Amino acid sequence: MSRNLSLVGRASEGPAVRLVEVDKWYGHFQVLHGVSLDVPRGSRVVICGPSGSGKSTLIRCVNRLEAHQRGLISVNGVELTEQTGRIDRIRGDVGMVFQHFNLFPHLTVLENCTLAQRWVRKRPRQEAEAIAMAFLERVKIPEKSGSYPGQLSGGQQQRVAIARALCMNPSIMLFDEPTSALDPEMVKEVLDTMVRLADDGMTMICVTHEMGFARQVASEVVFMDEGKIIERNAPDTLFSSPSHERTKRFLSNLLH
Ligand SMILES: Nc1ncnc2c1ncn2[C@@H]1O[C@H](COP(=O)(O)OP(=O)(O)OP(=O)(O)O)[C@@H](O)[C@H]1O
Repeated sequence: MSRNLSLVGRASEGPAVRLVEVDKWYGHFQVLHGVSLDVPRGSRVVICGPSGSGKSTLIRCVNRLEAHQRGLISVNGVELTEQTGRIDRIRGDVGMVFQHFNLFPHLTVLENCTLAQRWVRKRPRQEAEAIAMAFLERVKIPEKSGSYPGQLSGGQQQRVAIARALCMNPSIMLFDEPTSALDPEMVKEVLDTMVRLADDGMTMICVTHEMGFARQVASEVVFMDEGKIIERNAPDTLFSSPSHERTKRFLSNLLH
């Protein structure tokens, strides 16, 4: 595999992502309460929990789409602060895939996958296109490189969004409910792509309620409620014997 296509996290000391006692407010509303979490390099952490429990906010804080107000967040050993230079560096290290794909509708699939490479990574067009095609092949959709997002199914658009993120060579991938906007028949193709990424050793934090996926790839499942991490464990342990009553109720609705 060439250097540009490497998916394995870069070497540095400590966990890929660390949160220590993180608090976040939206105005007067406290959305995260003392959240602490270590995500080791190469691990796959699945975050689940009821609507409004702060799952999206937590991962949006990791790539600084949202700012936290108290506590510490570090990515690859670099603390997230107000200093823009550091934040740019972190954005480059962290890829994000959203529920609603967020592709540019007026650009082709190939252009969607080369835009940030050219403007942020300053790669020449030919190199950016070669990298984009390699990742479109990896997500099994190279034949759509000339299509516009509106001509693709939801599952295909989400696979393009994953390829687009990978083109930036992130060492960590964040997924925010990547399958929840998809028709059921398209969920599998996206989950299969994510399973392959996990098999390649990518560090992943996934907000999802796809418990089959969690069981298959997660190193740890984290259960959140009301802005707190209520409990966390290996998927089989958490699913078979949740220790908290709220986790029990949530999982029994989800798994049955
Ligand atoms: N930009 C914002 N301004 C104010 N409040 C917000 C904002 N974003 C989220 N919230 C509130 O913060 C809380 C947590 O939202 P968040 O989206 O992180 O939860 P979630 O667990 O991801 O929910 P869901 O599963 O429904 O996506 C909710 O009460 C939400 O209404």
